[in-house]
Amino acid sequence: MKKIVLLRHGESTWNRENRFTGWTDVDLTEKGIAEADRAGELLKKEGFAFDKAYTSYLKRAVKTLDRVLDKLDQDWIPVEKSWRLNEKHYGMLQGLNKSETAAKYGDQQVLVWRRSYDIAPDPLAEDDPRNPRFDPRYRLVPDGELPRTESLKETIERIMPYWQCAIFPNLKTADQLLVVAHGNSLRGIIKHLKRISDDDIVNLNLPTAVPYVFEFDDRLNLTKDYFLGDPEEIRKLMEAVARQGKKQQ
Ligand SMILES: O=C(O)[C@H](O)COP(=O)(O)O
Repeated sequence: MKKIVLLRHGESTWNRENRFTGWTDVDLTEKGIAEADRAGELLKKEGFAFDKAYTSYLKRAVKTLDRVLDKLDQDWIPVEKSWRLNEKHYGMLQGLNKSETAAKYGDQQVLVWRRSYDIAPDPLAEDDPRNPRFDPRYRLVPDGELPRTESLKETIERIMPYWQCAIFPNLKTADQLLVVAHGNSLRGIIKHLKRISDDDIVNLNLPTAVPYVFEFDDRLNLTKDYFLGDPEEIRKLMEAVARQGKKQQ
């Protein structure tokens, strides 16, 4: 049986401060490192042995992957990084506190910015120093492909060429692949794999560092998907992620 494990990075400094992060390259917190270690230990306990791993250009994902591979004692496996696995670009919202933004614009508007399928926050200005066109790590990416903001739809459109050409076809020869990325880039992949509708994807909130396993038959049809861990604890973590975008009572 073939498996792909999707893993959101551990808690970042801006997760802790409840700020919109997107393409901002913030580090893991101590709690985030512990979460990554725990995910690695869980995968080890379940006997996972990955053929290859993929991650984004953002250190919260890269460092989570490193911790997981260390716990698995599989540091040696090939790892491929792609900007296409980066988080959804949160445009002008990047850096703002999520509950303060909800207090200003309303919970519903923040839900639309965070979870709707095809509505994007306002874009970064062309001369904004945070514009990815100024970041040397993206110098080989054609400017027309670098976002200034993104909806989930646009995030999926930039992930899919990489998913379809680089990640998924590897499952023909590999048995187990690991993808460590971000809340919304993974929501995009999950929407594609499970054929979740544009309306229903609003309700999916991914907790940090909880392994999500997808099983495939030999013809690479999806047969089963499940989170590793205690279902009640995972449900509470998902609810907490949803609450991050609400104004404080
Ligand atoms: O970019 C961010 O702020 C987080 O990675 C995901 O945030 P969200 O849960 O608000 O979409």
